[in-house]
Amino acid sequence: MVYLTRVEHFNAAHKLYNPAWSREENELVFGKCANEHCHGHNYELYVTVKGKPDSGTGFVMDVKKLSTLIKEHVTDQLDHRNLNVDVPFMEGKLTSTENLAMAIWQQLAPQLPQSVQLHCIKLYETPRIYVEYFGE
Ligand SMILES: Nc1nc2c(c(=O)[nH]1)N=C([C@H](O)[C@H](O)COP(=O)(O)OP(=O)(O)OP(=O)(O)O)CN2
Repeated sequence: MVYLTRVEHFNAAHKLYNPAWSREENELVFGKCANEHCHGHNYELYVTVKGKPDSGTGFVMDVKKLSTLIKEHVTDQLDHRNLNVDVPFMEGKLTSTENLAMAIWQQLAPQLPQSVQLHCIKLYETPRIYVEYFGE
């Protein structure tokens, strides 16, 4: 099995805010990340698929096609958006890096060719904070 990774990026705004809680509770739990006017991140997205290289191309899959799928189904919907209000696939979800990584998996997995499997969504929220999701 060979693992192939494509890196993409997007910029987005969000706030960490649980609507079931009061503003005070949100500020207690999430601190400055609960600021009602939101804040922004330069997200770095690592998408890893796994499969066997094709005998004709030597590719697990064409990484340019993987990039196009990521852009079409994920990053075009996130880039320069507010994750709390603009993104249908994040509706009703808290916009933590964990939840965003899982939602990206749900968006992308059904779009991949049958010859590969999605292995990992690795999402950097900042250079010091990242999540890895393996689909379970
Ligand atoms: N488990 C999680 N914890 C936190 C998340 C998250 O998604 N999952 N997110 C945040 C905030 O979104 C916050 O904005 C993080 O940014 P920041 O404080 O700037 O992060 P850094 O630690 O990289 O910055 P420093 O300047 O080093 O503090 C918080 N927690």
